[in-house]
Amino acid sequence: MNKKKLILVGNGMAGVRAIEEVLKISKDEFEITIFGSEPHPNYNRILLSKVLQGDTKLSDITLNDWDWYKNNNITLHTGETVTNVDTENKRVITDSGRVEEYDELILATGSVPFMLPIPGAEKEGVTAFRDIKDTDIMLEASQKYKKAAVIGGGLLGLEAARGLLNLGMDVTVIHLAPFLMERQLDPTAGKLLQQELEKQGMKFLLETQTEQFLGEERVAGLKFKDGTTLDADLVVMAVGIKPNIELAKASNIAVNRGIIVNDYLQTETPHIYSVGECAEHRGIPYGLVAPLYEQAKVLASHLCGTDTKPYEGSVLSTQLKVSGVEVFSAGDFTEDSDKKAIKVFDEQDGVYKKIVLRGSKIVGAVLFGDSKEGNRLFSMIQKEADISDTEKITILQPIGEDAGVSLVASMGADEIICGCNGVSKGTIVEAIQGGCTSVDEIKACTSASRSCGGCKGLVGELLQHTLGSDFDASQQKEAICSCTTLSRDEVVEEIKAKGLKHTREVMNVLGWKSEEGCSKCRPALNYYLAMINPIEYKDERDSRFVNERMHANIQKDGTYSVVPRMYGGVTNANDLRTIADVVDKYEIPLVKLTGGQRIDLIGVKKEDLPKVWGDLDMPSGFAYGKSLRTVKTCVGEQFCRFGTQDSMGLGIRLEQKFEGLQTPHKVKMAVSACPRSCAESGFKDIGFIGIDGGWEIYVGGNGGTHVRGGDLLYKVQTEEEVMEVTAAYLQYYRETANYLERTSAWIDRVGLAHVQSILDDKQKRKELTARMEETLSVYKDPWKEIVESEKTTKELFANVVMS
Ligand SMILES: Cc1cc2nc3c(=O)[nH]c(=O)nc-3n(C[C@H](O)[C@H](O)[C@H](O)COP(=O)(O)OP(=O)(O)OC[C@H]3O[C@@H](n4cnc5c(N)ncnc54)[C@H](O)[C@@H]3O)c2cc1C
Ligand SMILES: NC(=O)c1ccc[n+]([C@@H]2O[C@H](COP(=O)([O-])OP(=O)(O)OC[C@H]3O[C@@H](n4cnc5c(N)ncnc54)[C@H](O)[C@@H]3O)[C@@H](O)[C@H]2O)c1
Ligand code: SF4
Ligand code: FES
Repeated sequence: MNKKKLILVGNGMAGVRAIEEVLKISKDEFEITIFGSEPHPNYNRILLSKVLQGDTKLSDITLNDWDWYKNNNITLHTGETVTNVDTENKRVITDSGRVEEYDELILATGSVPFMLPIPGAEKEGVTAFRDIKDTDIMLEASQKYKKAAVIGGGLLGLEAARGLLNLGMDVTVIHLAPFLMERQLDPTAGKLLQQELEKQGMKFLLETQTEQFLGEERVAGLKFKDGTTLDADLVVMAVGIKPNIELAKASNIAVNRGIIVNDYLQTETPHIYSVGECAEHRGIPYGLVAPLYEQAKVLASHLCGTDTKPYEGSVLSTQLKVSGVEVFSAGDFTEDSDKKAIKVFDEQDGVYKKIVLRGSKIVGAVLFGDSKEGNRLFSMIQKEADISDTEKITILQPIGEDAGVSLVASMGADEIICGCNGVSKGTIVEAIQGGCTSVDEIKACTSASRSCGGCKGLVGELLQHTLGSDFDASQQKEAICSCTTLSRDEVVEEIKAKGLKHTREVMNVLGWKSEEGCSKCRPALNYYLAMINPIEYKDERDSRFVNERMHANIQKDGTYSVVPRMYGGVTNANDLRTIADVVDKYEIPLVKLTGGQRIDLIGVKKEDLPKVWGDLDMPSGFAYGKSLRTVKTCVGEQFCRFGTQDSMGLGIRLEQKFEGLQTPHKVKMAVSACPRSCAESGFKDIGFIGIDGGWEIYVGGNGGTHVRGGDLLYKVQTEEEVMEVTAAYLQYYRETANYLERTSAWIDRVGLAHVQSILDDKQKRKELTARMEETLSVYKDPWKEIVESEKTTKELFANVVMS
């Protein structure tokens, strides 16, 4: 039988999902051809925000790689735009002149960003935020420029602004409405959101209309309607999107705001369908993936002739992807004479919750500061659940926590866990009972967590809850990079089992897809190999990131910064004199105190590095490394009247013991001699607080982008116990964390109780400390090693003459 020819125009999230759904029903019914204007295989557009915010790499957001198309016999034409559909002869024509016939055609051309039609919008440095190209423009601009303006305080604008802040830019959001995200929030939630984002460093100009882009070739600023101006060397326009109907219009396919479709996604032209943001269903073009994926499913069933319910429209829910901010909104949350709201507002903790009822039916909700109940409320809204008077009172209380059970445990089987993909708790439980044992396997099996990733935590909890004692946190599988399908744990196990000794050997033996590996796996393998074989493994310098290769942090202008070790933040006149002499001799332009209580010499020329290290004759402070950075201390009992312990003494001892230790990511410690915690022990990877008769040990704290207070691991009595617990804890982190996973993320993933159960086991603790001792026994100061080795100096610093 001849296969029917199915053409998809638009290689994006909705169109390719429709093809995936078709393939699930029938692998052989169609000969499939896909055209995409972008030069990439289908990628997760949603995660561009996470790429900009530094949480994900561009290389990690591919949804369907080139092999997927090949393996499914799909002909893919990337970088090729369909310019016309000849509906009479049933063929499409592309910008390269290609002509292809179809039996069935899907238009999934997505949206185009709305660009304000005001003078100067074409200037260099003005960009939308829609695709990889736009993301690259922003990433590049942040390297050279400082001031960014984002026009539009909606979901996209705020996620862009957070990303640009993370990239070190000074960011102002210009917004037309009197409060942020006015399409998703009410004024109270909008204002709370603004306050939170202001705390994070974002600036806002509300009720402000942009009238002109200033500057010559490149944008230099904005002029507003009230005559005021703002300097900006990068402007991101995020003022909404419009369905991309250009092709449909040019081909006489009926359009309104979007391409008009019925409940089976059929356009008004026979054999032509439309799905995704370009489609207008019952007057609505949707702009979030959940409804688009529902459409894709119905379309696929219809195309394959299987029974399907019609697509009848969707209720929407949204969540902002900005770390440290919990915002949720769903359904119709506006208040009018027809609807009534119940609100809870805890001003002290910044938590605001509102549900909106029509009669006794729940139709909308807004949550700020605590969105854990979002899924439950969304399910109720979708069902227009009827709630009684008693339920009204408790509806905004977290049911799970009050009853002492986890939230997932309290959810019903039909409640949705993954909003983007419409996956219920029941479906995930079935997948787990069918053999899935990790979040990644559940993703592959049910699509839950495959889009925005916001439900990953809940999926993990459900996994833990369903598997009970069979759950193994360390077994959560995620491939370490796109060069392999193996997870970190599998790679580590294989290295141990096969006795692999070099990164190339690992790649070769474990069947890496790319011979050279990539910038993600090479440093990771180098770390895992050293962690497993601390004595024999010879560090592969070329596999390291530039700062670690050079043992100094590269600066914007190509010079380096040098931070000598200063144990416990304590120094003396001799060391300060030496530093001063080095600064003079090498004309180092800036000397700066760091937050970790040390001295940073900034602006050292590359060729001066070994000479500066030699003259300083101080150990490396590893300010560049994935290793122990600093141990910050307060003055403690020797000088402070509140001190109950010797914080400086313990800090120095810890730093001397663990200096140079290679860890999956940087590790910072702090020691305070009383609960006032002047050294900020609560926000360090490991923090120690002196109490009467001992020490409290806090772990998993972080004061960076993802602020997290430390969890109390143990209270101990002696310094010896502090040293032992620290060694065992750090070694367990070294052995089980993913490379580049901070302790804060690791502890969230594996759980504090799990780590405590390992350290409580005397035998395991002993083994961990023994492996730590072995690792520490081979440490050599890298600066000294380089200075003493003419060969390494030559390799790293060609043309340097040591004198
Ligand atoms: C930064 C960002 C963050 C987002 N975050 C979220 C989120 O958290 N949650 C959420 O639900 N949604 C989010 N969205 C929206 C979500 O990404 C979109 O709803 C989704 O990608 C739409 O899918 P689509 O297939 O309709 O369109 P697209 O993904 O845009 O795909 C359309 C594709 O068709 C191509 N194309 C267009 N015309 C032609 C032609 N004539 N010939 C060939 N190819 C053509 C385009 O180049 C494009 O690649 C976000 C969007 C962005 C930009
Ligand atoms: N987390 C998420 O779910 C997420 C994240 C990013 C993007 N998206 C989706 O991507 C699409 C685009 O997002 P968006 O935020 O651009 O669209 P949007 O329409 O939701 O918001 C645009 C915002 O820009 C403001 N605005 C309009 N004109 C303006 C002007 N001249 N000056 C200043 N402000 C102006 C509007 O008041 C509005 O709040 C939407 O469909 C959105 O749902 C979703
Ligand atoms: S933490 Fe306590 S002991 Fe240390 S300096 Fe502060 S007040 Fe003094
Ligand atoms: S909620 Fe977005 S991927 Fe699950």
